[in-house]
Amino acid sequence: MSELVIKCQQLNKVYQDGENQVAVLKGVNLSLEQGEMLAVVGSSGSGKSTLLHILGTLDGATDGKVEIKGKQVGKLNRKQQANFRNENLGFIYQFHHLLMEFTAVENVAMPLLIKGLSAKDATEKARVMLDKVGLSHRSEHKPSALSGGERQRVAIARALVTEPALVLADEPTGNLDKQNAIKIYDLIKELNSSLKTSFVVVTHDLELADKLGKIAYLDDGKLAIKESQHVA
Ligand SMILES: Nc1ncnc2c1ncn2[C@@H]1O[C@H](COP(=O)(O)OP(=O)(O)OP(=O)(O)O)[C@@H](O)[C@H]1O
Repeated sequence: MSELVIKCQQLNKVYQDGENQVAVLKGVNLSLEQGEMLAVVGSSGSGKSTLLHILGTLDGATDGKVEIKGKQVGKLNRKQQANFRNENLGFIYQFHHLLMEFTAVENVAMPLLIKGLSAKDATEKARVMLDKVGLSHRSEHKPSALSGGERQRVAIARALVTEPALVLADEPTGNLDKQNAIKIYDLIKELNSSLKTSFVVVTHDLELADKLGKIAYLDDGKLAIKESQHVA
């Protein structure tokens, strides 16, 4: 039996907005096996980023259970959560958030240096990862000399270089044209199949969401999960 990388039960999130309470997630249940991919779609304000932040231990649920790789992450203190993130999670955002004064390979090596690897080992692993995203020829370039699609590939390499079990991506192609967006999704699928990394990807693009295998529709605080029609 496959290991569950995500198990959420009766997840609720209520924001206090001045005098008002805003219930964003209302009893969300979600299970994802290691190696599965999930797209999360829903209208603006439906709670997609909120869900992603809770899965990423960057925000807490109001109540309910969140297990990532069998660990109840809501019960960890902040330092333990930071360690848990470093060990198990990778993040990709709409804007690449690369360090502009560092080269591609230095950006990708950064999480490994933070984990305590030597500069030599970190650089070696970063080069291998850049090769996997098809950018070995651009490894010495700084982000300013890369295209939008290339920068996002570097960001993906940086998210994956620590070999996380789960990568959380918030509109990873929101800043790219359609052609580049499709290439990034194809790359995510390729990496998923070779590395068995699970991905949860928030997107507003149903056509791209359809490429990932499973789609979770967030509506009125509830999550409905469907298998994709076609996995291209
Ligand atoms: N810190 C906060 N305090 C109060 N309300 C918040 C807070 N963060 C988010 N919200 C509200 O919670 C709801 C869900 O926000 P969230 O960012 O998760 O939606 P989303 O589906 O990711 O939206 P979008 O597609 O526009 O990025 C929104 O109505 C938002 O205004």
